[in-house]
Parts: sequence; structure tokens; C-alpha cells
Amino acid sequence: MSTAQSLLQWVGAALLCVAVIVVVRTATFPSYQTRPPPCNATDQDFIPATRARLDRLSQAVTFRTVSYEPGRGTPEELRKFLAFLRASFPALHASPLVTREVVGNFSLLYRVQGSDRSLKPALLAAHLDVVPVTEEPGWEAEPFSGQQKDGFVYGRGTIDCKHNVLGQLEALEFHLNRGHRPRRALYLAYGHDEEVSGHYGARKIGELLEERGVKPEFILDEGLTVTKGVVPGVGKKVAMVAITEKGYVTVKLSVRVKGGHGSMPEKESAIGILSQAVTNLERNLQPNLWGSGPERDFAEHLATEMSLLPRLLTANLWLFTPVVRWVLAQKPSTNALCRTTTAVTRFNAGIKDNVIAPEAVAIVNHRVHPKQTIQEVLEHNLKVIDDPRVKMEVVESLVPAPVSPSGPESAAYMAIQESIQQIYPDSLVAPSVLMGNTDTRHYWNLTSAIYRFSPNVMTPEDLTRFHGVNERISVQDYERVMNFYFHLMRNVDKPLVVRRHEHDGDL
Ligand SMILES: CCCCCCCC/C=C\CCCCCCCC(=O)N[C@@H](CC(N)=O)C(=O)O
Ligand SMILES: [Zn+2]
Ligand SMILES: [Zn+2]
Repeated sequence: MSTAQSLLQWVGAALLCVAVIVVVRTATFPSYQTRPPPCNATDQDFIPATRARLDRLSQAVTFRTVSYEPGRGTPEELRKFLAFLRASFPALHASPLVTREVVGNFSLLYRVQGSDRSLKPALLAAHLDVVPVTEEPGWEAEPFSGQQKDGFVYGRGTIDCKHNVLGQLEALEFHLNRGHRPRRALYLAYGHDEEVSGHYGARKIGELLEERGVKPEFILDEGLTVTKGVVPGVGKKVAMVAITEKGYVTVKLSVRVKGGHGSMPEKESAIGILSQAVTNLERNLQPNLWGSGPERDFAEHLATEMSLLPRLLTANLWLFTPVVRWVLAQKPSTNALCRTTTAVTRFNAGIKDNVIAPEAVAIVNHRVHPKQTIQEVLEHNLKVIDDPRVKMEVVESLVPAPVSPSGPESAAYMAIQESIQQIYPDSLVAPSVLMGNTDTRHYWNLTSAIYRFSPNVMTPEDLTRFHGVNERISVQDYERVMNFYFHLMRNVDKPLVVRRHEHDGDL
């Protein structure tokens, strides 16, 4: 036998081995999906989306509680919104069990007293402010009308996240009206400037709770949602519970040149030099790190539920990680899980048509992958810009959030998962990474169990409604939101026990 023939035989044998491993792993990959526990709720335990409840959500949208910049919001609208909330939930506000505090002038902190002091409190969070409405045309209803149309409530805040504020308050009001006396204390924390980083709202709430020595069992804030048709290869609904958040670093790039008369330009302008730098950043993205951080768990939790090809890839990440990386990088929503993203959000230069701009400035907003450091992000930028005329300064930064426990070893995570499955019995639940930030950044010192999840459904078509045009929620979803919080309040109103992994007892 020639050397070439024997080499060929070896290669063939190796390929066969790999194929066998791939097939065996695909067939035997463990399922992480648990069946929803039976829900003992009766008809009387259901909060229907009545006209009054829908109207309250609609009215909430009419308050233009817009945050523009840190410290620059809409105080009068916030004041009116706070008064509206107080008037809309009379049982809760009159209850001797509930205390209400206004923190940082406009943020709200409610505490519902629990009868069992041995139980650590739960904390549900959301925010009162919204992002501005851009000039973009295409709204099918006026953005601050709260108009109800074709089974939807339209307007800013309907999915980010007045639905969570109102949904939580409706659930608590319903609970108290039925004479419920909670065992576990419950906090509701509503910041008023989350959309601009929560420096005057959630930060103050976090400091206050820390001062008071409050150590919640868990915190649940807005976050990822139930998705339909968003996760590649999975047909069922997927509820994505974020167990961490990407970090961020915002950098300012600037170029200074000599100004002068537009009729006698130098070879290169500040605008041209900066444009090149920005183009270099967009053409040479930060490295694709998919699979090296907590986003890998997300895929592995869903592997057994995927159609054949994605299942085969996900069950064999030891071999196919590069393929999965390439596939996920193709769409903005999945690319966000792959890497530190690079968004050029501002570009300013020039003052007059015939004056050479002496300075050009760009702002670049990076969302940092959990496995990358801010230093590494900056080094990458400097390397690809490769031009000493471009000055780079860090405007603001935040490291990726600590990763909260998930799975059967975390009782709080399981209580959230069970509540999701009671409302969405046909859904899969998986831990994930939030690509944006929430007010929980100010709560890191309070507990290590921080989750981010909003209980409404998003389809691929809905993704651009978030901070975009035609933000809306369906009546059915809003009903699910209220009932999710109601179920969660019931499910956590007892000692939470860690369930040992099923196989542990086999030993
Ligand atoms: C495998 C597919 C993954 C795609 C999942 C898409 C699911 C979409 C669901 C919700 C979108 C969530 C977007 C995150 C927003 C976080 C909140 C936010 O906007 N925060 C601001 C302000 C701040 N606090 O810093 C932000 O700029 O991050
Ligand atoms: Zn939000
Ligand atoms: Zn937002």
C-alpha cells in the first residue's frame, strides 16, 4: 500500500469517528426542559383584562414621562404619573401592609409587609420613564395616546415598560382585594430615569436598601421576553430569562485640524479622517466570542428542542462552534449575543457650508460581551483605527454584570421559570444574556440572584418596536403580564427550596 493510500485510510477512519461522535452526541444530548408544575389556580385566581384594567394601561401611556439625558427628564409628567398611580390602585395604597416612598424626587419604592420574618423579601423592579419618540413616520396611533385598536394598546411604554409597572400593581391590588396577607415581604422598585442609566432613581433606591440592610432573595426587573420565531431552529415559544447583562463602553472619537476657507482645503479633512476611522471600526468588528460565555448555556438548554441541523450543531459545539458563530453573526439580534457590538450613535462636524470644520466628533457605543474586558475593547479600536490623528476618550463604561445562578440549583430562578410555564404552558425557558442594561446595575450589592425578564411575547417583527415605531402590546399579552406577576407573587410566598438535580439521588 502506498503512503498516500494509507494516509487516505487514516483520514477516512478519523472522519468516521468524528461522524459517530457527532451522531451519538446529537442523539443523547441531555434535555434541560422541565414540565410545568401543575397550577392549582382556579378561575377566581385569574386577572381578566377588563375594560378598566386596559384603560388604566392606556392612561399610563398618556403621561409623557420621557428621559432625554441624565438629569434631564419631564418632572411635571412624572409628578402627574405618580398621582395617577396612587389614585388608580386604592386597595394597595390604603392597605396598612403597604408603605410607599418617593425616592430621588420621582422614583417609587413600595414595601408590602410579610408575616414571616424568616423569609428574605422579593423585589420586583421596572421603570416609570420612557424613551423619546423620534421623527420617524409610520405610527399607526399617536405614540402617547394609549389608543386601543385591533386587540392592541399602542404607545410609548407599552412594552418598555409601563406594562410591567401596571401589571405588577394590578397583581398586587388583586391579591390584596382578595384578602391575601403575604408571608414574604415584597418590594416594588420603580426608577424614573432608567432610560438614561438610572443615576438619580434606581441608584438612590439601591443605596437606600443597602443602608437599611435589605437583602432580597431575588430581584426581577424588565429584560428579555418570551420570543416566537426569534431563536434559530426552535419552533416553540422561548422565554429568555437574562441571568446577566452585557457591559458597555461609550467612546468619543475626535479629530482636530486647522480650519479655514472652504475654497482652499487640505488633502484630508477632519470629517474624512474621522469617517475612515469609523469605517474601520465597522469593517473590523470586535471578535466573535459566542460560546465562551453564558450565552452558550442558552443554546444548550434548547438543543433538544431544535430542528435536526441546529440540534446537531448545538450538541457538538466542540466541533461546530465556528459554524454557529458565523450563523448567529448574520442577524443583529443574534449577533448581539456573539460579540461586543459597535454602534456609531452620533457624528457631528461643521458649522457652515464654506468653512472647513476644525473638529469632527463621533460617539461609539459598545455593548461588551461577558468574556471581554473594556481594556480589550479599547485596544481593538486603537488597532483597527491605526491613526494617531484620531483621539479616543472613554465617556462612560460599565463592566458586564455578575452572572446569577440558574437551573434547579437556584430556587428563585425555578420559581420564575415555573411562573412563566404556568402562563405560557407551551413555552421553553432558558437562561440568557441581556444585550442592554437595566436599573439592576444599581442593585448588584443587594443580592447575587438578579433576573431580567418581561412576560410579553416578541416576534421578529416586534423587535424594532422596542424603542422604535409602533410600540404596542396585545390585550392577550397584557393579560398574561398581570397574571404572570400574580402567579409569581403566589409562587414565592413560601420558603423556596433548592431542588437537587434528579440524578443526585442515584448515587
Ligand atoms: C437568540 C436570539 C436573541 C434575540 C432576543 C431578542 C429578544 C428581544 C426582547 C427584548 C429586547 C430587550 C432589549 C434590551 C433592553 C434593555 C433595557 C434598555 O433599553 N436599557 C437602556 C438604558 C440603560 N439602562 O442603560 C440601554 O441603553 O441599554
Ligand atoms: Zn426598559
Ligand atoms: Zn428602554
